[in-house]
Amino acid sequence: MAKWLSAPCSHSSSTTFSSFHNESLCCSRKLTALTSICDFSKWAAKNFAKIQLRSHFELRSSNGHPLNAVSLQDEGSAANPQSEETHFSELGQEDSTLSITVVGASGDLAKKKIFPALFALYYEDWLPENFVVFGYSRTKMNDEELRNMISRTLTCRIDRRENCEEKMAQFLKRCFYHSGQYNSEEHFAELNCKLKEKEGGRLSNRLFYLSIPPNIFVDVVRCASTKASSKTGWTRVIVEKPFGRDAESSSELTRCLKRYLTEEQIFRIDHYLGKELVENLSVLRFSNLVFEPLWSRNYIRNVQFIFSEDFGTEGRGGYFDNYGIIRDIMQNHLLQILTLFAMETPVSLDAEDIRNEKVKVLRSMRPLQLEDVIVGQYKGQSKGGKTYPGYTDDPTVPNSSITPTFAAAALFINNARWDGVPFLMKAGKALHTKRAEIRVQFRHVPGNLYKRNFGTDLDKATNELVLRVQPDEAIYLKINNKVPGLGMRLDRSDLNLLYKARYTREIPDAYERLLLDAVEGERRLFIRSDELDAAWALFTPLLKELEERKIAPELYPYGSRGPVGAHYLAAKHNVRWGDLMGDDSHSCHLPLWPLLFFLRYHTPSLPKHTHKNGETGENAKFCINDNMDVLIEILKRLDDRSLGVAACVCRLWCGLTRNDALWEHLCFRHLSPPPEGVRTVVVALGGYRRLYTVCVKPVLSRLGKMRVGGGGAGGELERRVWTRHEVELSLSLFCVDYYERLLIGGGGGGGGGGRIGGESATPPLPSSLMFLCKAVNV
Ligand SMILES: NC(=O)C1=CN([C@@H]2O[C@H](COP(=O)(O)OP(=O)(O)OC[C@H]3O[C@@H](n4cnc5c(N)ncnc54)[C@H](OP(=O)(O)O)[C@@H]3O)[C@@H](O)[C@H]2O)C=CC1
Ligand SMILES: O=C1O[C@H](COP(=O)(O)O)[C@@H](O)[C@H](O)[C@H]1O
Repeated sequence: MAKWLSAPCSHSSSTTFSSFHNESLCCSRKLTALTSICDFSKWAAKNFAKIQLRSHFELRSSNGHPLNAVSLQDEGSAANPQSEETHFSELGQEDSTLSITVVGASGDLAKKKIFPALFALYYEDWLPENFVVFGYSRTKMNDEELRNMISRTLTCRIDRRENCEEKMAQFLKRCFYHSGQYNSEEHFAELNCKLKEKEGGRLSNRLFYLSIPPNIFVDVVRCASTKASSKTGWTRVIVEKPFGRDAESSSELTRCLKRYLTEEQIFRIDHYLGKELVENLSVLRFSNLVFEPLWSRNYIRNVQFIFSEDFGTEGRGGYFDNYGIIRDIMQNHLLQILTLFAMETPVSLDAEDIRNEKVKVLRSMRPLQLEDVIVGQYKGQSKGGKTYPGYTDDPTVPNSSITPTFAAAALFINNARWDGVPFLMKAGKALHTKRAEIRVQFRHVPGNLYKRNFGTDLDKATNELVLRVQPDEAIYLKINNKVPGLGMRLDRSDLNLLYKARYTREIPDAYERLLLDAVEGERRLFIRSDELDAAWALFTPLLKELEERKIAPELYPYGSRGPVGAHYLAAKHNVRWGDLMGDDSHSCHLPLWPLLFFLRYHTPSLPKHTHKNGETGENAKFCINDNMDVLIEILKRLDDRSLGVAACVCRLWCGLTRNDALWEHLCFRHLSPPPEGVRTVVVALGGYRRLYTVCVKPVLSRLGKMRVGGGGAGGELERRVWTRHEVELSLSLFCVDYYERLLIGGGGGGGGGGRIGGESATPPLPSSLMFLCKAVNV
């Protein structure tokens, strides 16, 4: 802990603290309140008039600002809402100034995100008339050099390119630099002088953005608050994550920050909260009658939060190795989205009301258990003549590092709304794709009239709502519909709101929205300290256990779909990852049998796990054979060959793989709709296993080959939908096969005895009448 905060807050003198409180807190609080009220009343008056004029419905945010909601019918303004927006420059703020100081200006985040976001706000006229931007870091630079540095990363919005150069030059003229140490009050006092000079005696509002490593947060806050806070307006500080490494270090950080700042001055940023689709989550839920009534355990089977990046920790290995993917993505970004997803309806859109509800969700959650988490780490991979480095190939990462770059977890909310619903999270670096999405899988339709049209895999027929946060922002709902025509075939379709097709306007970067909110004092999208505590309380025991027990991550190749353990974890909770299933998927190709073997023979010791036979403690092992339901779920997803291999593993598996229900599933897995009322006949004639081996497989592969143009008998053939004729042919052949065996003297009557019986130790012989297949083909 002491290591984590290199400057524990006890370090600073109480004189400084009290002087700041005397000087800044008292005056600045009152003045902040006064100026905010004053600025806001002008702002609100203007906006309110405009909104009323346009007869739009009004949503108010926590500081009372209308949220500029527009009627859904108002297509014109949705396409170009900017024409009606009120911007800061219109607000007549000539008597006040805004100074934004980016601390750590020479760093990656500042260059990549913060300066470009500030420019975008300026470009769109969101910043007040009098503003300056200061860069502060140790690197020696003058104003001109800072301008050169940031000009390389500034881009113009696509819809108003014409005056871009001019706007950029104007923006850069407002950018200045001060070089200094992060723990030097003297250097911050110098910065204060420069700020004052630019402010020219006007009422000053100051925003500090801490874009620096966390071990210097407190130093900077101490120096900035004592030497460079505003004496006349507000002073706010945006703090970047990580907010500690665990519950203890996080609360220590909060305690230290609060020695110099009030909670209202601290803006803990989680940039995922600024993403358009995450903002839209609440709108979708609370302003559409069709969703909110379904938003509970009664209709939702599971919810998935998926984050993946198709690149590794390139360049950030040093930072990452100390944190890992759970702290980097799950404990903050994904958990924040989860709370917004699961919270009850807040009393209002006020920040405190929303954050109260989020905290309630977090406090209702079950702390994460080790058995509900799997971790992975990417390893090097050579593909198409290119070599991709493994995580530990990064020179800033120790060779023996077991820091997870991938994790999947199952979380549960123990409240009336969500009891028993698995909330699955999955986050990973160096995977096959870059995406972030929320997937809501609904329950099966009870007593579904169209059940027979779906095949035996009802999961594939359930509704799924997907909010694709990035890339290509979209909200789509998977539904079942009838294929047009005289028959009754059902199809899966998407009701799709693809943002780029619906809105011509570019979606602002999350940092733009969050910076603007901080300037406006809107706290809705920032994390309150009790929220942070509750989030850490959930993850800290797990993180400690992973580290203390040195749980080795499962290795996965760079660019792959991640460790197979994630599928096992999902299967354990009766869930299938939506991104790897059905239309979006390649699930047929998932190599599940290695997973089974892994689980059978190599499952690591899981501490404090209670074995089914009562054994507990260090040596208790998770054993797939004690979890028959999971085992069967996995077996159901295997192809025929893998089932054959699995049958050789042990008696239990051998018995399970003979289960006719598995073969029934395999026979009709790719059939839509499955044949009706054939079960009794098939069972009487020898069972599904025989049906599959003797008829289905040969018919499928022969006709499949013809149809697909000679393609091999691999997944391509297996995945295509069968036709009714193929099924009928298989069933007819099965009858022929039965009678042939009966006549030839196999001695098998109904019920599948003798040669015909499904339980025979010898594999079923192909019927001599299978030549019919060939005849049909000809
Ligand atoms: N980069 C990203 O994509 C993201 C970053 N973050 C967080 O934002 C913050 C800034 O990130 P990023 O810009 O990548 O960080 P950097 O490592 O680039 O650090 C920013 C600046 O801080 C100074 N600095 C770096 N290391 C030290 C040190 N040990 N002691 C004192 N000063 C140091 C350097 O400036 P100088 O030497 O000139 O003083 C550097 O330019 C971090 O807290 C990070 O966790 C969060 C989300 C994403
Ligand atoms: O906070 C972080 O987020 C980025 C991903 O952000 P995105 O907006 O590009 O999706 C991630 O790369 C980084 O590791 C993490 O610290």
